Amino acid sequence: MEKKDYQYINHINSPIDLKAISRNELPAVCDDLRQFIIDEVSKNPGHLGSNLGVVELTVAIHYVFDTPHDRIIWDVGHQAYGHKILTGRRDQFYTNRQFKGLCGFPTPKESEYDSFGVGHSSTSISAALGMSVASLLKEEKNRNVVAVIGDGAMTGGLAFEGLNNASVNKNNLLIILNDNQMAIDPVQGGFTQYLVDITTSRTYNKIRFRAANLLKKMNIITDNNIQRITKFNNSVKATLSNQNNIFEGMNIRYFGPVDGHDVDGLVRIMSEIKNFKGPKVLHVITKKGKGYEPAEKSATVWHAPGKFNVETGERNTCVPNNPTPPLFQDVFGKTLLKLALSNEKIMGITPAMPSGCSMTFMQQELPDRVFDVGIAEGHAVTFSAGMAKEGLLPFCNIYSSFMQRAYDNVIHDVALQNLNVVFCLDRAGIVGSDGATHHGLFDLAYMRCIPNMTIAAPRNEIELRNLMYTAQQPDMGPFVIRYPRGKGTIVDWRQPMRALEIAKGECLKEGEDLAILTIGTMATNAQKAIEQMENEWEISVAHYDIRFLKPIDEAMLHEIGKKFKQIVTIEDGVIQGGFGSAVLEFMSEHNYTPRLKRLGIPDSFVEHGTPEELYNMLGLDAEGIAKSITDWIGCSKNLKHEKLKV
Ligand SMILES: Cc1ncc(C[n+]2csc(CCOP(=O)(O)OP(=O)(O)O)c2C)c(N)n1
Ligand SMILES: CC(=O)[C@@H](O)[C@H](O)COP(=O)(O)O
Ligand SMILES: [Mg+2]
Repeated sequence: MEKKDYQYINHINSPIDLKAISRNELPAVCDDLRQFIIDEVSKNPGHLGSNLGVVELTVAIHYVFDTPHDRIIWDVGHQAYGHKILTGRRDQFYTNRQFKGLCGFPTPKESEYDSFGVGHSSTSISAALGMSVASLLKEEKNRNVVAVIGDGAMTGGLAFEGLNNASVNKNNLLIILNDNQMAIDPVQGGFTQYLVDITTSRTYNKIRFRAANLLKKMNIITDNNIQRITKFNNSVKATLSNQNNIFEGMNIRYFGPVDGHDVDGLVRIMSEIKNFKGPKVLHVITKKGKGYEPAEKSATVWHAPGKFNVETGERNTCVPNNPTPPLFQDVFGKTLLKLALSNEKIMGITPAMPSGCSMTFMQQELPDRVFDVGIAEGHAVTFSAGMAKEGLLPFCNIYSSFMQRAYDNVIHDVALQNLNVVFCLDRAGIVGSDGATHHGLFDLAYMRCIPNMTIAAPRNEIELRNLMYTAQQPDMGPFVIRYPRGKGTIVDWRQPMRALEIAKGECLKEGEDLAILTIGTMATNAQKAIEQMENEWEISVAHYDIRFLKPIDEAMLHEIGKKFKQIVTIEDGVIQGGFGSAVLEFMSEHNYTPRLKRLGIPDSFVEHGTPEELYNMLGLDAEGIAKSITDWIGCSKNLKHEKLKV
């Protein structure tokens, strides 16, 4: 890594001591940090816009608060690069999001400065509240707890659950609301409108603020009468402004909005309010991508831009470790639009990921039939259920790992009522650099046990289109289609679509000695492994694509159970309760007694890296599959061409 001399970001392998730097040098610290982040992310892809937007906020927080004693929880955590760089990880930062390198999100395993593990949105207030209440119960006198949450994350219901509870629990939580009017795409919903319209006048806030300090000094305001003062505040505010502030309406003191790029102003207000008792919100206004013009101009694209040229702002969208635009997503988006144009019942639902899942094609052509509901997966599912109850056909696209947030909504609001909702689980399987919080590895297991569900996984883009076409047939009930990021394999995918027979798999290759059963895109790796095995050994391998996990192709499994004594299942999902478990259960319940090996994700979390590195580590690439199988059936390397002991 070439070493530029960033005057202030030059601390080696230790946290920078910001308090040793004079306050009037903090803007220069921010300049250095901002440039360091731009330079690093230009070479090593990651999240850019959100990190540039919180540079001043990050410096001010670490200047005012005594971290790691004071706890800082970054909501989602995609904006915590500055936090990591300032807290001793400057020199490893070039490994960010890489295999065995730094995680792209705060994680306590990595540093004591990372107070809580994040990655999924809207958790910071709840977690911080828990820590603040704990601190008071443990009678820790001087521990501050701070939640930094974006306006996008605030559209998640969990954030409001935390707010609601903060207002009644004894705590001294500080919530810093980073308002940049962006999620990945523009933020949607009434709350963001509220933030825009918030009528708190600066004048009112200054008067109230100075009065509070004066009354505190005169010992008129004490902790136990603060509630009454806050209520008094609210009545004053209510008369001064034509609406009550939602936070103060819940007895959470509100400060702001303040300029989130004025580091000195941020230091001043944080220093003044940090020791105020009770929950408080500091509303800061920032610009996503601040300080780098291409990112300021196009915040969605520069949320995670891939590699780019710092001088020209030109993004490299086709270099090896920055994959070309994911093809499965293009096929989903274009097929959804095609189906919607001929079926007026089809609606598109996305919880704040229209660009990520490529619902943008339908959004542009049929804007009245696409709903970005905010970062609200549970609501997205139950909203879809309501639509389905009224005879519409929602295609609800949710990343597999984010769908975990809406599990009861699927059971209680969709499956129990057997409603026609098509769940498109994007990012299923290993996603890569986002790591453990984002891999879509649990959906086969967590969906399989729910009654009424149809669950399918396409092995390629043509299959994806046919499954989407099948799912829109009448009275299909809840239909799940799970597919990975990218994995483009078929160039001429625009074949005529056809309805597939439910619970019908496909034999891709006949064989005699061994049957390999795959689901979804694991078929590709299996096919390569079979070629390798058959070239190296005198072995005849059959390959079946099960296509439907539920209902499963029982006729096919009977045929396989009767014919084969060696069966291998392969899935890019957890082995516990997944596809292999379904086959194991079937064989046992029908008294077939094959040797059966399940290949998939073991009972542990998978960290970050490229998909190739991770599949290799897991033994799920072609070489790993071939080795696992030949070891299992007793081939030994030095006995080439030996007839297998079968
Ligand atoms: C449960 C969940 N859903 C969706 C996402 C994907 N996601 C990551 S960041 C983001 C937008 C966050 O917006 P905001 O909180 O305003 O932060 P900003 O990027 O503006 O700094 C989304 C939707 C996620 N991480 N977790
Ligand atoms: C931080 C976060 O959760 C999102 O930005 C996520 O990283 C998007 O993943 P994709 O890049 O696969 O859309
Ligand atoms: Mg935002």
